[in-house]
Amino acid sequence: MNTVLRTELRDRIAVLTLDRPGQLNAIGSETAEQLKQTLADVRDNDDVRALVITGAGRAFSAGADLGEIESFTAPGQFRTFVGRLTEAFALLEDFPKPSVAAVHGFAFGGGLELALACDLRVAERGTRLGLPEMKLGVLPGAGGTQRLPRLLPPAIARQMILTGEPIDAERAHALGLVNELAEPGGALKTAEALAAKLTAGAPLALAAGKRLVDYGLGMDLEAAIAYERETVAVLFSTEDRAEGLKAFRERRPGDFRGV
Ligand SMILES: CCCCCCCCCCCCC/C=C/C(=O)SCCNC(=O)CCNC(=O)[C@H](O)C(C)(C)COP(=O)(O)OP(=O)(O)OC[C@H]1O[C@@H](n2cnc3c(N)ncnc32)[C@H](O)[C@@H]1OP(=O)(O)O
Repeated sequence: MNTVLRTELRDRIAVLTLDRPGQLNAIGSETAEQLKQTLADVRDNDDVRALVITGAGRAFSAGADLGEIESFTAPGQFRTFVGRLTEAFALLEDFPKPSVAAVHGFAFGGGLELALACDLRVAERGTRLGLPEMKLGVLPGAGGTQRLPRLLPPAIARQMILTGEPIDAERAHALGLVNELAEPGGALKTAEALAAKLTAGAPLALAAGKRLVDYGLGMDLEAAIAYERETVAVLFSTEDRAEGLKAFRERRPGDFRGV
């Protein structure tokens, strides 16, 4: 199998690089399978506290691999393909360690859908982010019609999906889809700096914080607050909670072990 997703571990961050620059990091079945395998590999690695996902070459990703899609001869192949992408992106979204997408050039279609499955997004000025599937006669099929309206004002998400027109990173940042803007060439460095802040957190609290925000958005407020209360009560009994207070008294960063 070709390596289409490279992984480097540095400073408690796993940097995943989409590595098909000749095809603008188009995302195919191989990419989905390698993303799933990489997540399985780093899940129980305590030396990895956060993920950064970036793209080699001049783009983050131009989307699902149109070459692979054009090779399909039966609708079932298409459904399997979309299933592979949606499964991989769901694993990333539910992953117990936070992820940051470092976006530059283009994040189109499945490429933007991958970035939407990350917890946070950094984009270089001038980057274009869009869901152009409407121009191909179809719709986003890897979560875009559902995740984008949860991250952008629904009217803006609707316009992007129905026109297939992208927005630039500056507007995406102003609207809250992009957490931090980077200067040209600076997306990865900015994303790693943001990820470094995440690695300072307590692993159990990071995982619980992701779940509370993600699941709570779909819950009744009263039930979600009860969920938050129970989660915090469990965290109170962890060694990391004791370490956090001890570190505060000793005026030093917490050394959290995930227990
Ligand atoms: C025919 C199939 C119909 C169905 C369509 C897809 C249905 C999908 C259903 C659901 C699947 C899961 C959900 C995701 C869906 C998608 O992501 S669909 C794809 C969405 N993306 C796009 O439509 C973007 C396509 N690319 C472009 O518009 C342009 O490449 C660009 C990004 C604007 C950059 O243009 P430019 O700088 O001029 O570079 P190019 O010369 O066009 O491209 C450079 C090389 O990269 C190859 N490439 C680009 N995009 C893809 C891609 N998505 N898949 C595969 N390869 C891609 C391009 O072919 C060039 O390669 P060479 O020709 O070998 O140089």
